[in-house]
Amino acid sequence: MINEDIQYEVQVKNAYKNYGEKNVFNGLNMKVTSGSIYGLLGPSGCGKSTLLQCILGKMTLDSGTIDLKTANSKNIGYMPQDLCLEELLTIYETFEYYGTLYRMKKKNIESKKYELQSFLQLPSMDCQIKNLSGGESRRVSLAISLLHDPKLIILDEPTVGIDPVLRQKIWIEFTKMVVQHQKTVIITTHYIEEASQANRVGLMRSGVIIEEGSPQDILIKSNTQSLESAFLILCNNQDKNKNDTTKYVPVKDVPQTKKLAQLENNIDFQRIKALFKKNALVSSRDYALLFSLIILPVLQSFNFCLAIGGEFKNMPITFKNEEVNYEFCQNYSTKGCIFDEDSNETLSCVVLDYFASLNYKLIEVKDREAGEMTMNNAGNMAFIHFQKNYTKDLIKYIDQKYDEVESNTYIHLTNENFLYKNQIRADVFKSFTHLINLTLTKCNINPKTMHLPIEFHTVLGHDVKTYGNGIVAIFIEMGGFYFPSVFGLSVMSSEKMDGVLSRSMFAGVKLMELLISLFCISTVFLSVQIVLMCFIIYVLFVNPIIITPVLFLYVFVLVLSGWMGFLFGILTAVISTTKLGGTYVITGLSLSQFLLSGGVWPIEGQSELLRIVSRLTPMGLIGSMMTNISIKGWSLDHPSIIVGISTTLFYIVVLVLLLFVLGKFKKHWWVVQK
Ligand SMILES: Nc1ncnc2c1ncn2[C@@H]1O[C@H](COP(=O)(O)OP(=O)(O)OP(=O)(O)O)[C@@H](O)[C@H]1O
Repeated sequence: MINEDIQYEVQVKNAYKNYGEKNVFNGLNMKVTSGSIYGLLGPSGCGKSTLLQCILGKMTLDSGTIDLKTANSKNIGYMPQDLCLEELLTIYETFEYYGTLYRMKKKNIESKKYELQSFLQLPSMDCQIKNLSGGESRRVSLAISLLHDPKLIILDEPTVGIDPVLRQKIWIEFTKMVVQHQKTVIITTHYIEEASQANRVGLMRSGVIIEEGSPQDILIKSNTQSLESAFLILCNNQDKNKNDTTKYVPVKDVPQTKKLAQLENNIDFQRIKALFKKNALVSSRDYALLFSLIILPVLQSFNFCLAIGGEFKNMPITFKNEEVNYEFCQNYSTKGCIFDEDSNETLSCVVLDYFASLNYKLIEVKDREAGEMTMNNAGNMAFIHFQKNYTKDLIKYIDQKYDEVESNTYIHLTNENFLYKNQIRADVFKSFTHLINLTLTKCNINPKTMHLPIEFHTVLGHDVKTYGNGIVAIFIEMGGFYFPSVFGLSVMSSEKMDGVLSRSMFAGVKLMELLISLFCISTVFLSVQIVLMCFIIYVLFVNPIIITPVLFLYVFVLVLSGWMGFLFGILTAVISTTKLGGTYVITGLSLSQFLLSGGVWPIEGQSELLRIVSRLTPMGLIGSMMTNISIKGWSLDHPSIIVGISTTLFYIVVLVLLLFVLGKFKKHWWVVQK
């Protein structure tokens, strides 16, 4: 007989759902009476959690309908099977966060806190969730689902890991809630016997509810003493009458489930504030993240300034001077003019003295053969051989009697490192210039007469003295892009993979609100990072920068780069299926960008096609803009700065649009439903 007066809180009719070729529901029907406890039982993997998620609207049916009496998600409390809580928050902060999302007043949160703490025997409210035992954290999760006093409470295995005494207490409390406050509770559990305290149980197997009714009715019907035995009997009966329910059934009907109304559809400042507070607390307690965002940029700045672009010092150079031995050279100084009759100079000593002053480590060898052998020694960069007539021949050369010059100075260089070789070559030429300047000045002859008729004038970047000075802006830009992308990836991946976002969204959070809150925190970290890096690089290590009124442009493009990095990190988190996968993508792409950006080797040295790509990478584009602003003093009146800023803004718009489209059409990429 059908009782027309029964009010159903949840009614599932003829539900079908497939995961690929696998039918999880095969025409499933379920009725949950208002003001009752419904125990959903079934073997592991039969689809209980999937059914709860379909009831909550987190997943859709392929066919069939689900009617909910409760129209608003505000009136539903849900405890997922996984924890889905921020492990770095304390219990109280978690209460505060969800309480704020549910628009509870502070004093309500306080009173609920005491009530739930005593009912669920929660540990101290100041404990961080990560320090709780498995059972304790599940009780906190249960408390969160009851916090806002919902009418319909849906709990996925709430009593796992909880001792029998407390389990009993929880069931008594549920019964009280149902009787005194007309709540409806749906519970899945593996402890079949505890479900005997429910008003109604549903036994789920092979995609259908094989029996539904009060525990007493089921026991009577199966003529047995325990629900467990009843379940076994019902399973056997189902197997006997099997009409191959496990076979894949393609779905024809369109689902008709009514969507639960969300708390509000508008962006809400209160929720953004709650998200900001929660994520700021979590980030400030995540020491690995703090290390990456604050300490690492500082360390890298020191590393850069101390390690990149300096002159190579203390490089060993062997030599053989056939004119005199080195001891003689150490006390040597030039006396008069080399063209004087009585001149007795040893100019090889001037060259050696000059090399010593440039911080080369000079090592004398016994002969030329031994010197050439030293080229095989690890670390030995050059061997210089001065012939016996070095000074005499040099004087003839300076006197422009080129035909009479009989011997050369031999310099053997190692080619293992191009930069070492270039430095030694440049220093050899410098030593020669020094020698000529010194000797001709002593003879009252203008040294310019011996020099090539070329003069070099530096027009821009007077203060750039080392290679590092020239690429420092690219290095800062690299940090400006990379570290915010690490933040975006790390925080968004945790929200997504740990199910925190899924739980927050059920409490009303919108993706846009989460992004705004993360964007604000990222900007705070970015500002700290910029200040620290610029202080170390430009103040402590005095790298050159032109202080002009348009220097704000430098900071502006750096901030744009940070925002781009942040959006890129978020995008990577959205499209990645694991946290580690996302980390590989960010690190790999950032490294590639750095290689192409001109920070390792100038872009001009690349092939023509690659040059186009390199100039368009964020690090290449913004790095070169920052170099031009800081070293050449370019401002907005320079076309390349306008093009650079416009392209950067274009990238940011593209990233925002991409995220928007993914948020609209690929929501399941953002949120792993738990
Ligand atoms: N996203 C998914 N893609 C493919 N298959 C899935 C997915 N989620 C669940 N399944 C499969 O659907 C079936 C039902 O899963 P569900 O988690 O609903 O079972 P359950 O009854 O809650 O299990 P348990 O009691 O162990 O938690 C399982 O066989 C599972 O492997």
